[in-house]
Amino acid sequence: MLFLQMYLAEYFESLAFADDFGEGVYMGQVIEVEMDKRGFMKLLFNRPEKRNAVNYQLMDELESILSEAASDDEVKLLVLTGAGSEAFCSGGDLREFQDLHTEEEAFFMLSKMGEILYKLAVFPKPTIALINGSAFGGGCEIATACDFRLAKREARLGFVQGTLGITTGWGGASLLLEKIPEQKALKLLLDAKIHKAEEAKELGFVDEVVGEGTDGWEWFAEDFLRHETGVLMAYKRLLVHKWQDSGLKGRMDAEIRECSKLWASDEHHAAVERFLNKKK
Ligand SMILES: CC[C@H](C(=O)O)C(=O)SCCNC(=O)CCNC(=O)[C@H](O)C(C)(C)COP(=O)(O)OP(=O)(O)OC[C@H]1O[C@@H](n2cnc3c(N)ncnc32)[C@H](O)[C@@H]1OP(=O)(O)O
Repeated sequence: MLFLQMYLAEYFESLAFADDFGEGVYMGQVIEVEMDKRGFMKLLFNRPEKRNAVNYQLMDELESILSEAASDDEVKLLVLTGAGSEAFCSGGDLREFQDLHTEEEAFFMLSKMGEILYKLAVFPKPTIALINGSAFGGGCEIATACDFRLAKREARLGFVQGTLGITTGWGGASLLLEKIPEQKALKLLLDAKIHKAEEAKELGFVDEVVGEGTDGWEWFAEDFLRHETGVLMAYKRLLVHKWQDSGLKGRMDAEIRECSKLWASDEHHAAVERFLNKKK
C-alpha cells in the first residue's frame, strides 16, 4: 500500500491526499482512486462535465493505475465507475478527437486505448464496472472489458458507434463476443440502440441491476473479498489463458483497424459535427 501511495504521489505530481475523503483516496487529474481497507480499489472517472468522456489524459492515468494495482497485493478487486449521477462514461472525447481525420491519425488514438482496454480485460484480479449512469460507445467497451457489469436502474447503455458511422474502436466488440452469446452480442452491435439496465440484463450484458448509494453493489463482491488475493488471481489466470490461446488480442487489433478505416469517412465526421454543434 505504501508503495502505491508513493507511486501515485510521484506520478500525479500535484497529488493531494484528500483528508476530507478519509484515508486511501487519491486525486489524479481525471481519475480519482479510492483504496478500501476491505481490499477493493475504486477508480472514478472524474470528468462529469463531459459525461466522463475518455481523453488522452484519462487513458494515461488509467494505464498507470492498472500497472500499479496489478502488482499491489492489497488490491484484490478493481471497481470502475463514473463521477456524478449522469454518466458512467460517454465513450471517446468527441471534441478532443474531432481533429483526427485520416485512418492513420484515428488508428493512433484507437490503438492506444485498445492496448489499455486489453490491459483492463486481462487485469490479474477480478474487475467490476459499476455503471452509475449513461454508458455509450467506448463507455460500453470499457464496461465490457471488466469481468462483471453492475448497473444502476436508471442507467442507459448503448454501443452507439454505428450511429456515428463507425464501429467499436477499442476492441470492445471482440471482448463482447467472448462474454455474451454471439447472437445477443451481434444484435447489440448492429442495432446500436440504447438499452435500459433491465433490458441489458436480459441480454446478458449486465450481471445485476443494483440499488442506490455507493454500497448498493458491495454485496455482489463481498464473498470474493473473503478469499486470498492468490486465489482470485489463479481463477482470473484461467480466463486470461483461454483468451491468449484463442488469439483475442489479434482479433481486437483487427477490429481497431476496421474502425480506423470507417473513422476517415465523411459520414463519421458529419455525425461528430452534428453532435458537437447540437443546440442546447
Ligand atoms: C472514439 C471512439 C469511441 C469508440 O467507440 O471507440 C467512442 O466512444 S465514439 C463516442 C461515442 N459516444 C457518444 O456518441 C455519446 C455522446 N454523448 C451523448 O450522447 C450524451 O452526451 C449522453 C447521452 C452521454 C449524455 O446526455 P446529456 O443530455 O446528459 O448530456 P449532454 O449531451 O448535454 O452533454 C453534457 C456535456 O458533455 C459533453 N459530452 C458528452 N459526451 C461526450 C463525448 N463523448 N465527448 C465529448 N463531450 C461529450 C457534451 O458535449 C456536453 O458538453 P458542453 O460543453 O456542456 O456542451
